[in-house]
Amino acid sequence: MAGEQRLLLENARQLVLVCGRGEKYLLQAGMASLAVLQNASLVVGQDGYIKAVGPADVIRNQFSGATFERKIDCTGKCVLPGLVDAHTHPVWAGDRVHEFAMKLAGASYMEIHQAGGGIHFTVEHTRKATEEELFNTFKHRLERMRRAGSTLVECKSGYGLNLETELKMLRVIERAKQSMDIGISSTYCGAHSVPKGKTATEAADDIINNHLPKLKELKLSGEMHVNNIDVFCEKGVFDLDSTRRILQAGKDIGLQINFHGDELHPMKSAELGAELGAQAISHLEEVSDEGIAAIARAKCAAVLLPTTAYMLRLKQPQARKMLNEGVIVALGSDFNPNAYCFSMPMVMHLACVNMKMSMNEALAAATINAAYALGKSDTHGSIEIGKQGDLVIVNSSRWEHLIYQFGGHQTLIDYVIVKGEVVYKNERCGITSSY
Ligand SMILES: N=CN[C@@H](CCC(=O)O)C(=O)O
Ligand SMILES: [Zn+2]
Repeated sequence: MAGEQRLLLENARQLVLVCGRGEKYLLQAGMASLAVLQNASLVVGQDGYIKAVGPADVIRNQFSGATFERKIDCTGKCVLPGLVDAHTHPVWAGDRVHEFAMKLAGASYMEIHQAGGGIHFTVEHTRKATEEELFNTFKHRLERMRRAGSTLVECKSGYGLNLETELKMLRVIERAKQSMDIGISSTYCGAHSVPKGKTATEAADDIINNHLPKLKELKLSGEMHVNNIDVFCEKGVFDLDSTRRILQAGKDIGLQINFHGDELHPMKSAELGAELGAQAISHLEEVSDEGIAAIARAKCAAVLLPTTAYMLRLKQPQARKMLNEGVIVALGSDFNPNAYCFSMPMVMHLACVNMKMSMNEALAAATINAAYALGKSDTHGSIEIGKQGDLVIVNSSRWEHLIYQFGGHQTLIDYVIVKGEVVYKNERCGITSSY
């Protein structure tokens, strides 16, 4: 093949496709054994999409007449699809390191929340912050996520609760979507907490009558393209009935349902999500057996968040039972002021150790299944011809080192690539060493 291509990755020791037959998601058996090529190469075209992937000698012959804007020698290294982080709260002001100390001393998440801290603390600071301040910290956080291998990230609003601040957060997310080389799926999460002075019913009414119509108007005018709607369905936050009303109203204006459920108490959130046709539900530490069966049937992804269960010392979500029952299991970092972790490699490690997933399962959950949770597995989450050229190059002999070396991703990751463009190159690149 002749002509100019954007990128050639040559001679990778392992090239982890994850899947190769256009699967939208992987279930238990598919997750257990991933598609991996040895001594392989890959080509990304000028449009940023993958043009070819296969054995190094085959690709060399196929592209003998082509030129490349950039070639990277991957000898001895592994290439993986860009990681997908299916759940983050990355736009906020005011950290909560003091609450971390309180939690270590024995306070629970809900005790702090009910005393006016937690989400309320972050709301107070986020309301006061300027759009510019929020954008600058958000941008920095996205860069840190990217350095840890994430190339597609779900980003929620939810620290405004009033229309003005929710819109401010969503504008910040929209600006990053337009200006940064990272995939973003944006989520309106105005029902993240019941604002002080309102009941859950009043807050739900405000969202349905004021917030959502404004989002619809901004969508029609082309100013803002929000992808998902979220509610924190939890005892003392939004009950099942308010959750149902908000999610249905969001769905009615074209948003994908992707919400927090069954985290601290069994709420029948999973059953509700299945009934409403939710794309994904996050947390599920307290999901019922019926809820697991319902989301398996409904093909609603379970986004499990190992950092939260670890940080708050919660019961671990039943990943094994979910996998056995045919649930589409995905992973997210849940980056937020309560769980300050940007790193999907660390999330995968925690999922393996604490939720008893295998490394293959964790990688599938952090790539193709996380992309499915965002409705983006047609273009993201695996290395296949026609998908976006989002890739991670790891300097190790086997890809599993990315999970095995807990906290080692900063040294292991050589390059992060989005649409065939290098968006991060490790300073240490070029120095040969074996890890
Ligand atoms: N549980 C609700 N929301 C977040 C926490 C947000 C916060 O505490 O600021 C979560 O997913 O863990
Ligand atoms: Zn969350």
